Formats: sequence, structure tokens, C-alpha cells
Amino acid sequence: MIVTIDGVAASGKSSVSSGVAQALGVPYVSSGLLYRAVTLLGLTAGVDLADAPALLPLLGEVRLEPLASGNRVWNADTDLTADLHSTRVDTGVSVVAALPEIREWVDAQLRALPAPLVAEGRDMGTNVFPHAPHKFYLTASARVRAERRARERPEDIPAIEAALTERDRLDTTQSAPAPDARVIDTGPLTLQGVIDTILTALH
Ligand SMILES: Nc1ncnc2c1ncn2[C@@H]1O[C@H](COP(=O)(O)OP(=O)(O)OP(=O)(O)O)[C@@H](O)[C@H]1O
Ligand SMILES: Nc1ccn([C@H]2C[C@H](O)[C@@H](COP(=O)(O)O)O2)c(=O)n1
Repeated sequence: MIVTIDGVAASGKSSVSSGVAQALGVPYVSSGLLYRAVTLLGLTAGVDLADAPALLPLLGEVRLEPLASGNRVWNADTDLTADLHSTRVDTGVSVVAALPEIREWVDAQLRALPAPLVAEGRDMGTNVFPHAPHKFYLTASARVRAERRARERPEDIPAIEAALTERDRLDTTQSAPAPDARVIDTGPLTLQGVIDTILTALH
């Protein structure tokens, strides 16, 4: 069984997916972490983030470790995970995610993983796992999402809101909900409330 949980930036995809996956006793995969890892490796190598042929050779030893408690991304023996949510990666990742060659690489990594799993991102339900039987799409206003992020990062709420709105704009192409996805406005819900809504729908 595959459950897809897509949604806009900072809508709660990874926290919700982790909770749902732990309740189901299956792993979850965060596709955004792979786009973030490509971005980090490109920045570290000083490569133009729009240059797919320059990025692809950096990815030979990149591996996603899908755990229910939280994903890790490795480049050979180096754990990249802690560096994937920096502001500079946030700023560059939409450029990388717009490259068809990089999207193909990410999709291949995901499709190679064994089911059952919970997959989260932007196009899990539309493109990567279109035949998944259970699809969800998370939304919340940019202000609510920025307020939640501000509890994690020492940045002011209007700056975070502006950055989230810009990332939503840049990611629009691949971010449409699947027609058969259940859309959940997480604004009025607690994290556990969103997880419970999904678990109830699955039973
Ligand atoms: N329903 C909710 N109520 C309150 N806080 C929430 C809720 N959902 C998520 N959060 C909090 O919002 C923040 C963003 O959540 P999370 O990182 O899971 O989102 P995301 O969609 O995976 O983000 P990104 O797109 O940046 O990868 C976290 O601090 C999380 O705990
Ligand atoms: N399936 C996906 C997952 C992610 N992206 C892009 C869009 C985001 O800006 C970036 C980081 O994702 P996040 O960690 O915010 O979920 O990666 C995408 O295009 N498709």
C-alpha cells in the first residue's frame, strides 16, 4: 500500500507523514529532501543550480534512508540531513526542482523503494505514484505556515511568509493536487488532528 501526502511548503507534510507512517508501522519518504540534497551538493560544488548536466554527476552516491521517525539523506558516508533546511537551500531548491533531468532522477529513487510506504512531496499523487489508493493534499494559509515555521527558526514571520509565498509560486507547476486527493486545510487543526483525520480516512 502507498499513501501519498502532498501539499504546499511548510504545510506539515513531513510531520504528518511521519505520524501517519509510525501509526501504520511503515516507513515514510520525503521527496523534498532529495531535491534539497541536490541543491546542497550543487551549492557546495559551486555549480550553477540551473545546470542539470553539471549537477547529475554529483549524485552517484546519494541515498535516501526512509525511516518512520525521520528521513536521512547520505552522500556516500556523509549524512547531509542536518544541512538540508538552511535558508540558502530553501532559496535555491525551486531552481533545481524545475529541472526535468533532476525530477527524473528523484522519481527513479522513489519508485525503487519497496511498498508499503507513505510518500510526501508535491507530485507524489499526480506523477510518481498516480495509482496510489490513498492520496491527501495539505494546505494552510501562508501566514499560518509562517507562524509555525517561526517557532523552529529565529526569523521574523513576515520574512518567512514572503519566502514561503515565493517558493509556492516557483513550485506551482508540479504542485497541483491529484484529482482524487482529499484536500485538508490544516489551519484549524493540530498536528495530531491532521494525522487522525488521515488515519480515520484510511480505515
Ligand atoms: N496542524 C499543525 N498544527 C500546528 N503545527 C503544525 C501542524 N502541522 C505542522 N506543524 C508544524 O509546522 C512546521 C512545518 O511542518 P513540516 O516541516 O512537517 O512541513 P513540510 O510541509 O514538510 O515543510 P517543507 O515543505 O518545508 O518540507 C513544523 O514545526 C510542524 O511541527
Ligand atoms: N515532490 C516534490 C518535492 C519537493 N519539490 C520541491 C519543491 C520545494 O521547494 C523543494 C523542497 O521541498 P519541501 O522540503 O519543501 O517539501 O523541492 C518538488 O518539486 N517536488
